[in-house]
Amino acid sequence: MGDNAAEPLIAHGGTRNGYAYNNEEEEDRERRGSYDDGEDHGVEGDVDEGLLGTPGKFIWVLTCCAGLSGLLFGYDSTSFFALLASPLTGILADSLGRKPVILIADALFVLGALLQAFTSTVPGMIAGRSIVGAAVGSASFVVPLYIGEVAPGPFRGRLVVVGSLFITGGQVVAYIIGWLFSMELHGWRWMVGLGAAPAILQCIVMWWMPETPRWLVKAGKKEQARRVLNDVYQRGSDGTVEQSLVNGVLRRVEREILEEEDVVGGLTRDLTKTGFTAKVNQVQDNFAQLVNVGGNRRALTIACLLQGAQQLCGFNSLMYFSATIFSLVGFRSPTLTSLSIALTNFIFTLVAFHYIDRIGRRRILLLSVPFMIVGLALCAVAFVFLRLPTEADTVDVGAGDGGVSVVAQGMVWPVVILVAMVIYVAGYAVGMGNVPWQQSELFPLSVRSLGSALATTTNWGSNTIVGLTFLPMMEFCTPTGTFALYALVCACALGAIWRIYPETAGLSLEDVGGLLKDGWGVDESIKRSRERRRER
Ligand SMILES: O[C@H]1[C@H](O)[C@@H](O)[C@H](O)[C@@H](O)[C@H]1O
Repeated sequence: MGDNAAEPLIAHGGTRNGYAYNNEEEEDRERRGSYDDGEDHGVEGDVDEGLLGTPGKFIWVLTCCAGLSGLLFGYDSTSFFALLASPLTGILADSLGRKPVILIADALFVLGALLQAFTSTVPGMIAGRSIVGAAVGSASFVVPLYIGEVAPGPFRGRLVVVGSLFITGGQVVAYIIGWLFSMELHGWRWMVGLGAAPAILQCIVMWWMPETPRWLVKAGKKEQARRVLNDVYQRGSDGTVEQSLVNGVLRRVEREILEEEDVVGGLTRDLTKTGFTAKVNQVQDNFAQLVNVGGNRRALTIACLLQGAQQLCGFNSLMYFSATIFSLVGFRSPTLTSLSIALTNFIFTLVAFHYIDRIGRRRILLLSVPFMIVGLALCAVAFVFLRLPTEADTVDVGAGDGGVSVVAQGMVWPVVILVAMVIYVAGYAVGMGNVPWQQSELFPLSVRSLGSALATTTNWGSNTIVGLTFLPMMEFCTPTGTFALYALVCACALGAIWRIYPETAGLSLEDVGGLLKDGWGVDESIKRSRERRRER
């Protein structure tokens, strides 16, 4: 831990449990705005990040450097090991910081990709896949957390969606590369080996990127946090820094830490303590705080629910098996038809990027999930009218992409299925595909990393279930039953979102944490978010 660790967080206050506290005199002076040290201390409500107008160059560069991991998420999907890795790295991101976990994930990506490319044995291949899976699990939770903790409130939504753009873009690239290399015998070695390239690039660029200011304050490194915030809140080409914003954010984070202390009754979470037992105790404290404190438990419930719904709605069965489905219903070029699914996903994630901070996370979900239900229902109906090939009536027209098994029947229902899937994917990409990754904003700082990691575990767990059950379900429940079940999952998710998902757009990270303290806070959140957005 750095030498600033013991520095009081608020210069005029005392200390409690290792953190500085803001005494009454300080609060009073803040209220009256009567400091005479020349620094802009401001008061709680005056931090209007909308002053910034647009995100600065620094934050864009940082977001893109961090988002690079998303390319690998799309490129390599290995859900089971991702599921094991996320809780572990959730703990690491608290003790080491967010940035080191991104670098650890990169190292794992490179190792796993190269192992797969060079191995000639099955165990070698399995080990390579598992390592890449662990890397995906770590990166998938820490990247949105990292971006979310640096981003100014008004742009947090869209900056986090940049991560999803890298993921969905990576999936498009993976389809194209897979298709090109499938024509060559040793192509697969290049394909898996190429996974190392973005990770190496990210390792290099992340070197220049800072730790998040929130983690730095929590670790007692306030001056470093101030320097990062100076970069984040730089305005215009002359490099003017909005000092009131920098001070306001620092104060809000400190206040949040103190409030959390009060809630847990002085539970010590001193990051400077070392030693295995101390670390284990911290993790236990953190976990207890996550599940015992009402607001944290509610945040965890919402985050896990959304991540579970994102996967159990069956989207990745399209990602994994769309070529199989399209060939089954009679398309002559299933790989290209599948590419249209991946492209739709990418293009509509761009729509989310544009709207997520403007119309809000809750509203974007409530508007888009009905499209998913319509798409799935249409698919379920179309399969009723479609006669799928059996061994007896299949006309085998050769192997490969151009030579699929087709049944002599009209193309109307297959086209209806394609259109229905595009509607479903578009609805998914606008809301369900990316809003769950905004999860870290729901948690207060003390449990943000662990909470996000557990929600990510729910995502990969559900992803594994869908991957394992899709084909058996298609066989035993029929395609109609399968798609109807996914539609039902979406309908349940829609109801739950309506009841418990708060509107977080435009609010600062610290405000969102406070919303869930006394209940689901849906009405209050809608009101506050609307006010915040109207102010701009
Ligand atoms: O946010 C991503 C994205 O929507 C991907 O397309 C999907 O494959 C992932 O499972 C999901 O987590």
